Amino acid sequence: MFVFGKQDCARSDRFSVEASYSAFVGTYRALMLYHALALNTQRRGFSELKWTFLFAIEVSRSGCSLLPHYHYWIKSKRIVTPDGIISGAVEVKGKFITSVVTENDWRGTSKGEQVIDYGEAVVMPGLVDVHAHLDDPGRADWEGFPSGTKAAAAGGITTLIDMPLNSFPSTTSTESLELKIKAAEKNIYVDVVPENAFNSSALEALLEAGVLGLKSFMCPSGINDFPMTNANHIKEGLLVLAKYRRPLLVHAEIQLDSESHLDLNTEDARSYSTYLKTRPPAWEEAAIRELLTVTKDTRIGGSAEGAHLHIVHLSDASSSLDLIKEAKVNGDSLSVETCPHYLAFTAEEIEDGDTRFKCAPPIRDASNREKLWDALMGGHIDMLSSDHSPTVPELKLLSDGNFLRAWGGISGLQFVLPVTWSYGKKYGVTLEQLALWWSERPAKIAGQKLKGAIASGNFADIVIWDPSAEFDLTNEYPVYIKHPSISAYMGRRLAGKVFATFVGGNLVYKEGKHAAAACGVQILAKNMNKLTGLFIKRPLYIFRSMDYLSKDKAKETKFHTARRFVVRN
Ligand SMILES: NC(=O)NC(NC(N)=O)C(=O)[O-]
Ligand SMILES: [Zn+2]
Ligand SMILES: [Zn+2]
Repeated sequence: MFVFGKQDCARSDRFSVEASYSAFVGTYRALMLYHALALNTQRRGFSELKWTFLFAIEVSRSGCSLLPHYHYWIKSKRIVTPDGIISGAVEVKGKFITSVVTENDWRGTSKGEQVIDYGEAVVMPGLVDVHAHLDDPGRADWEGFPSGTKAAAAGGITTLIDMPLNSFPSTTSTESLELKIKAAEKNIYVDVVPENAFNSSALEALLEAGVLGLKSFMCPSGINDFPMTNANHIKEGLLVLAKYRRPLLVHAEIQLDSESHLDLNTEDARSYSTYLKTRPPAWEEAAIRELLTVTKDTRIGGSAEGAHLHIVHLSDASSSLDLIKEAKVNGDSLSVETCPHYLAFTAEEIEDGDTRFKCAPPIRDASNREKLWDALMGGHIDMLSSDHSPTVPELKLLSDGNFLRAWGGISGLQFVLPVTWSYGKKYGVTLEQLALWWSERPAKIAGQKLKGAIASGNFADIVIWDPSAEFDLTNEYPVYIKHPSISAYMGRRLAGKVFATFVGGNLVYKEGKHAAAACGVQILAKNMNKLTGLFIKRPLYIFRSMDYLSKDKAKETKFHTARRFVVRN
């Protein structure tokens, strides 16, 4: 077990590291083979048409894509780019975007190039979900890589960071990382990240093995082999992370004895308000207050300069958020996410016994939800994540309805885009904001410079969707998560239908159909060069601070591309 500093005897402490698995192992292989073929044919004076033909054969054999074209254009009247929404076309060659042009500048196609015209449908960068639990290996009956990444693809998510828990074992060592890598091989339809360690050398070993970040809990995680950390451990951990310039993701709740005032024997365990009382906002506030005693080390000139701390799934939009704002102003390298379920639902509407809505921290009241929207729209919450944390229906205790004993976690990976859009409409959410919260900023946290924006040179990770298409999440709706019955979103009417999802140029999902093969590439720091096919001289930095993304500067920085992104150090 990894212990930062002295072990607090009351708490056994552990860090989790998040490695970045990326999508599409098979795609990568197919492309390499194609590149080899292309090189040969080029030498022999073959035309692009013939390359395209060879590529088509290879792609249809590999089953990685529903579209057997090497060189194609995606046309639309609404392409969300870092420079605004344009009517035009995105050129894709192999796994990269090679140009983005407005309608006026488009010269049409030459021989061998294909055009897919999506008309009015929105073309947006694929979503990067920085927080999902796919539970593989060990608890694949809860979700697993195949169904989880199929659901991601169907929801327009092209890269996801897989949490080091609730797989079994938790990803806490290079050995367990190997198990995770094996489990994901040929089983992922989108990109992923995991990790954890027992001591500082194990932590470093994991970072050396290529994990792209760490994760820790400041309260019990509900998973026995994933114990919690306190601020001392986090302080030590940040020092190690600073060397690698990788982030720490923290579940910020500290167990206070507030529930000791509650007599859980007399309270109704089926009542949502009972559960709410057991995890008050003060838990989040206390954790964040402690965290901020160490995030000051991440400031320029601080002992942990280069490390970055990211607070996951913020629910309390009052005191906790005020503390975060203040720390950002002070120069701490700090960012925060919230999740669609906190933006969509309110405590008032959760019926007693409906444990589909149980998660931690809990969904709070309507006034808190309003404040969360204000903070998101105002630039104080940096990004969104799914925190997809499913289990088997038996552990959700759906028939019993006991909120105190049911598994905590919302299941909704496939629906995050339509949920954000549907519930955000009344607040005036724009397509550019969706791209910022779901793609651009998460790509930076994940250290993915060539993802998160529709820009020339980036991976062709793209979602095509129709914001006006409405649908009902009935039992007939094609849902790919393993246990739709536990999803809090079932039964809702949503707007924003995903038509197609491209990952690295492969059409992996189209209108209810997935590519035959799971061709996801696992992204680890050590294989990022392979992934891009480029030689990256400098390590992939995370940005030093996200404070420049706050309200004042949001406008000017809103559309800076992954390419133009420079680390402030
Ligand atoms: N073990 C978990 O997956 N926990 C998760 N559960 C939630 N959010 O209810 C989490 O992210 O904390
Ligand atoms: Zn959590
Ligand atoms: Zn989580």
